[in-house]
Amino acid sequence: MNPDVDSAAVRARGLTKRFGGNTAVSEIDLHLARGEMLALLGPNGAGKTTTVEICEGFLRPDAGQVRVLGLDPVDQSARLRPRIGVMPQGGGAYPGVRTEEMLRLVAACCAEPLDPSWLLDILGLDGVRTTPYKRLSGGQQQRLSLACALVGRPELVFLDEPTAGMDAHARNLVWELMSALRADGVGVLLTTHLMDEAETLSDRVMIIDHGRVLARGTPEELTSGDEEHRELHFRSRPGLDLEPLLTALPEGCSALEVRPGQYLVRGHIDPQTVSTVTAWCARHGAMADELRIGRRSLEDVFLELTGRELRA
Ligand SMILES: Nc1ncnc2c1ncn2[C@@H]1O[C@H](COP(=O)(O)OP(=O)(O)OP(=O)(O)O)[C@@H](O)[C@H]1O
Repeated sequence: MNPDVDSAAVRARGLTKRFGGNTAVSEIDLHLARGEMLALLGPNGAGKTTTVEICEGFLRPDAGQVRVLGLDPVDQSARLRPRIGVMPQGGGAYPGVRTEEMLRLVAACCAEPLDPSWLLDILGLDGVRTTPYKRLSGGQQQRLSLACALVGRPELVFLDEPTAGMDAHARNLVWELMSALRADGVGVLLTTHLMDEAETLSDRVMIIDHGRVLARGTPEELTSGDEEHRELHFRSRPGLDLEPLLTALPEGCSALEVRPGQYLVRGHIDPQTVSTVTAWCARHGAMADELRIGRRSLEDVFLELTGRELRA
């Protein structure tokens, strides 16, 4: 593969990585175009970080091939490193280093760095320029880590749970920046546990578990369903008797009061089903408020594929 003509940001085939007897990643294929954002989703221990660390060149796969910007991330790391940005999980810096000092240190290693002052400003870190790393809040440490990943004008960034622990303001700010990066043609490989982050920002999503890919596609492709996979939501008086409704609904439908006064019908939702639900409400002298028919959310798809039990 000629690095100058390879248009992919990341191209991987059959990636496999074992730690002792544990297969963390098994035959994963991955393709990320330049200027595209791909979200890797999976429960704890699914193999997301291992996959990303292979692409970053920090781990060598036991089997499979990976090219990042057309280069082998381990054997050609010296050529690759200046062209990528890495924001690892949990950041990491010398505890005594000050915010601006840290960013300038990283910038000094880059050929054509962005202006550190500008980056600190747009990431809302202007007021903590001289604060030591250990005194920054978790969200500020995350933003500094993001600034360090971006200061070298990377063609591709790896963001491992970039908004974990951030408040809503900081998260929105980072989301805007991530969208701007993508619009500027920067490839983004994102790992996240936040379904709304993946659904709103990414072009494509890959759901992995036990080291294997369970599903891939655009958020729309993964969440759009036929009539069998729609949901009907409405609000009404709490405690309505669902038994007669269940009997009247087509086979395979479920009806739940998910919270007091909030009802959810799942299954075959067609005009007849809607009419059955509203007739049932009328029989109870109840109003079906805020009646809404929609697709499954990405979270529903994720939980369906990976199960609902808590992982260690
Ligand atoms: N350096 C390592 N040595 C041994 N086992 C490891 C190592 N790194 C990861 N693993 C194991 O590989 C599996 C996948 O871990 P990985 O960190 O890739 O998952 P993840 O999807 O990123 O999880 P999380 O969402 O919790 O960050 C887990 O079983 C983990 O315990």
